[in-house]
Amino acid sequence: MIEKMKFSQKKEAEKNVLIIRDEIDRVLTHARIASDAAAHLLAGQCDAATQTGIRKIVATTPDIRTVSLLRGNEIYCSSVFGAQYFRLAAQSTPPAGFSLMDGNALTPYRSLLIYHAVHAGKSVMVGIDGYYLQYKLKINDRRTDYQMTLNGLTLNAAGQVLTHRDPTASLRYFSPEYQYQISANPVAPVSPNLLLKDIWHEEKSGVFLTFLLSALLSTFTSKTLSQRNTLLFMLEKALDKNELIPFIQPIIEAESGNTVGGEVLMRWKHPQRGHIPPDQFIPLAEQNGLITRITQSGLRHVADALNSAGIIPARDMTLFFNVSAADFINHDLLEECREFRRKTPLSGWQIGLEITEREPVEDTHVAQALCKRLDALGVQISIDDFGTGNSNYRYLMQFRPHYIKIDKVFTSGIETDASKEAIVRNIIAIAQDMRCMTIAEGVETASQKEKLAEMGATHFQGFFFSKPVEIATFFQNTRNPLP
Ligand SMILES: Nc1nc2c(ncn2[C@@H]2O[C@H](COP(=O)(O)O[C@H]3[C@@H](O)[C@H](n4cnc5c(=O)[nH]c(N)nc54)O[C@@H]3COP(=O)(O)O)[C@@H](O)[C@H]2O)c(=O)[nH]1
Repeated sequence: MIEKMKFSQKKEAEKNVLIIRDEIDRVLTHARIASDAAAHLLAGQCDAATQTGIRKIVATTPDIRTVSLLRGNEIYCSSVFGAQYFRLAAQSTPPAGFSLMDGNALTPYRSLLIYHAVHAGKSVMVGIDGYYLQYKLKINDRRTDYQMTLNGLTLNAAGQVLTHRDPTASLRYFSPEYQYQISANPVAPVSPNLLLKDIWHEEKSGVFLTFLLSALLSTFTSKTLSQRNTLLFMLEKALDKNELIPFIQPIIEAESGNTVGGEVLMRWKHPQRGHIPPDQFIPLAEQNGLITRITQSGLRHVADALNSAGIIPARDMTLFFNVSAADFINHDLLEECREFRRKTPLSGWQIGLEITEREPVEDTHVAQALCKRLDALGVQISIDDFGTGNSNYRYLMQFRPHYIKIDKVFTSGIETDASKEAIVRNIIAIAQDMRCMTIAEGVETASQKEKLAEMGATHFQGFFFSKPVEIATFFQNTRNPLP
């Protein structure tokens, strides 16, 4: 049980470190943006226009507290004090780049982060309130302390700037963008053994201890038993044992009627409980940090199956894997796709990724860099459930997809429902303008297929063609393509 607690603590810390790093990267980028915006103001004096200019930058750039203009080590214009002059002691003038500080003249006891950008004898200094960074480090995790270390100084979640960092940190991650590190320091997990030992030392004898021990033991026993029965616990075990199996549902090209790909959909058959539907275990995995393991399991399983079957398909086939927001917080997905490519050197198999909107994928630097690299690897992007969420249009700009999927809520009843028809016409028009293909999913009847073809959908998926099938059956059909 203690091992399990430690494991889940570590997993949570790993996830949180990446979230904090992304958020702090974003704050630091705001400092750079503010500094770039102020650079042209260095050309003039500290007149009313310049003062308005720097105050406007502070007011409109998130996280920024001050912007100052310097000549050497003399501040001659600042968003706080206007055209007053301050000479900084040489040793307290921050070096170029980012620095952590304990405080400044304005708020001596409040940490802050300075970005100092030098431009030929003059410079821009941007101040970020340490509170914003401290707030990011205070992520809701009672079992782990997080710290940020930059140029030998460490900021903790209490807002203190320390000259040393915690040597017990179990995890350290560098920002790929900036020169700082986030570390995670576990706070000792509550162990039942230690708890009982403590109690024993306090109350060596007596009826009270006997009652307390039995109460604690029964609580732990019943908690452990109920935990063993939860779906989450079972899912972790199923992933450890590789019990989740990918099925593939064919995707049909409208023009030729050929199978040109498939969507990989995970299936879980529990030895005692039988089939557990993805609608139950996928959201659970997304909420509990297990979804990346499911993505990984799908990619590895299919790559291994392709590798051992050695099939060259009759035509190019794209296999679409569902990915979630958590797959975009680091570059593990890229590594998995590269590994897929290494395992399947046979031509004809392409990777597609279906991005859903159940949890929004943030448009972070990491996500942007990941998309660029996936694109360079030839991975195709498909936006799933299009038209059902709030961020569809943002997703179109963010991901520049190759495919847009028309959700099955629009497909069902398309022949008779005028509003669904109008929405689908709109989606297809957007897709055509953006040079994307459209996959209409949930096609169950010939009349739906005909209507969608007449409206310009380029691909179909649905029970009318085939239910999701075992990998071997799908491969068989790619050798002898479905009509
Ligand atoms: N992040 C991940 N999500 C996954 C993964 N595997 C599955 N999922 C998601 O779970 C949801 C439910 O999936 P499933 O029960 O497999 O249902 C899929 C199809 O079976 C179903 N479908 C397909 N055709 C029809 C049809 O004609 N009628 C009908 N009633 N249902 C049909 O639709 C589901 C596919 O939907 P979508 O993904 O939106 O294309 C589902 O959201 C899966 O995405 C996983 O590995 N990772």
